Amino acid sequence: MEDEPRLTPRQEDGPTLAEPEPEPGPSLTGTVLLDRYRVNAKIGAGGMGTVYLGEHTTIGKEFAIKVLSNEYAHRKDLVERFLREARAASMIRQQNVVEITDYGDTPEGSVFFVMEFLDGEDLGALLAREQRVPWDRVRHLMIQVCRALEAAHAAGIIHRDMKPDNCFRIERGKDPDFIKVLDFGIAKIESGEQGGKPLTQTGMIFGTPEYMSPEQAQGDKVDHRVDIYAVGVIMYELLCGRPPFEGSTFMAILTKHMFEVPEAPSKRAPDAGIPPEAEAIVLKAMQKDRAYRFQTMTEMIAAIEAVGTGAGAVEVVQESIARPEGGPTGFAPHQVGDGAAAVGAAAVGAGVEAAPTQRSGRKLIAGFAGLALVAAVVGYAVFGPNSQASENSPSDPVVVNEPEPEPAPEPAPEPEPAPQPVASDLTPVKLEFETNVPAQILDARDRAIFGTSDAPGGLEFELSDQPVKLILSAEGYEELEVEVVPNRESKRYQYELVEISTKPGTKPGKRPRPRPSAAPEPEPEPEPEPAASSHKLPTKGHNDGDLKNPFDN
Ligand SMILES: Nc1ncnc2c1ncn2[C@@H]1O[C@H](COP(=O)(O)OP(=O)(O)OP(=O)(O)O)[C@@H](O)[C@H]1O
Repeated sequence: MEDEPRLTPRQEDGPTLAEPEPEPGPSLTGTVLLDRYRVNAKIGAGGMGTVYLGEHTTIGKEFAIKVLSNEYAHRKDLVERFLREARAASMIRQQNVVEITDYGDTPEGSVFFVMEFLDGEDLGALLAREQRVPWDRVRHLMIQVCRALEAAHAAGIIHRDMKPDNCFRIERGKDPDFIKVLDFGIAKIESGEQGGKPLTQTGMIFGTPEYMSPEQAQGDKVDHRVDIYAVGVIMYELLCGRPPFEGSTFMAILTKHMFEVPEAPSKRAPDAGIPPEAEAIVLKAMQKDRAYRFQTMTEMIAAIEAVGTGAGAVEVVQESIARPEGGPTGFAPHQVGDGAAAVGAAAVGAGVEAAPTQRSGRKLIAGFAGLALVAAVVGYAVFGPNSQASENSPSDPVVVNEPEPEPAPEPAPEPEPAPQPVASDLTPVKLEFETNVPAQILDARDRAIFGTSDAPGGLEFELSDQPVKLILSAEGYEELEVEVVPNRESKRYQYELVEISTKPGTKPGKRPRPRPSAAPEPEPEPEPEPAASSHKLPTKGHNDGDLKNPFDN
């Protein structure tokens, strides 16, 4: 039986336990939902809502309660997407998948679902603390992740947003590394229909760029092998300490997923003692052509289990990833797909890489960047008159028309300029940040990194009148929370960070990660624009379901 969880929101630095933080703003804390779940404390917040620690009023058992933000409660599509997370997870029923047990409406008219409370940390936090993880431990962690996904795939569910932050490590019995996979918020239910409506549309770009397969990056039709690719990336990151492909823009990262061969883990981390068989597993899972990857999670589990048994390494196909001088039409959509041996190339000009070691991780722009990449690479007018993208607001999920088959590419003699997406409300703008010390610019909601203040030319944001809350962070300086309004090109913001001489808990080299607790209290803001409160919604999912009851299996 699982150990009784303690009342302990997690902290950024790991599974250290602490009293719940006081919660800023309106809160559900203290209320009782469905006459049976008392909301005790806020655990953390994500793009769509807030997760609370709750307790069943009769039996006293603790639960995590995820509540959709009130501001999205009137959006039917977002309510559906939110409940789809509950439905997808509850359909799987496997011990390594977070258990969802109930759902309902809040007194304010929003929705919530109830899940098992996980007292532990996600693998992002583990990595941030340990820097990298030895193979034996990776093996144990990843077999469980694979088993969770094996069960999901068997139930016809593709996760599509696998990353360390969605793999939770808890203590169960004698196992301190028991895994729970969560966040099925953009899962695709492959049965194809829920309530008569198809749940997904092809041509959508979503996910988190560091873990995104080439076919996802180009908006191609995806299948369960995107999860296999993402698990390969997670394994790579755990073993080496950093993901294989990084960049300061989504475009840069996605382009690498499509066109760059990952550096061998043993080369990236020569002193990590990575067994050659483990390295082959990582590289096989990450093959550009999904036909060369493990075809099922079951196969991948078998390969992981076989490491060290003398079974030999799995085969990794040397893919030909040409980068001819050709223009943007040099990439044909069918080239990353079943049986395609060569990945075409393109002059994907956009996406300046200012600081290749940073994690971008911001899903809001991922949709746009991926879209732009599709536009640039595939060379289609993705914002044509029939495109839904042209009608959507900037905060809507980005939907592009599915690319039509294109003839195989000929290396073009003359490089062509990449076509520019034309939808004005999806145009990126650059904001410049002038700070007294080089600072990281983080998303205040989840601490995902936008870039650094010294990025040449500034940082790219999606054009919008809505303020975006940011945190400026520099080693040895107080964090500064500010708001910017990316409503026009080349705005410049100046900030002064205040030095701290002795700040306990500041760890050199620690990577910012989404953290469970609330953002720091806002400090006085030098932001010149008028403040506003709304946050934008990450574009990692879309309205593609018609879910009323997540437990109506
Ligand atoms: N069942 C759970 N038990 C304990 N903590 C949880 C549970 N589910 C989520 N959390 C934590 O609550 C916080 C917010 O979770 P949530 O899923 O809303 O955000 P996210 O995954 O960071 O964002 P997004 O939904 O935009 O991907 C995260 O730190 C997450 O680890």
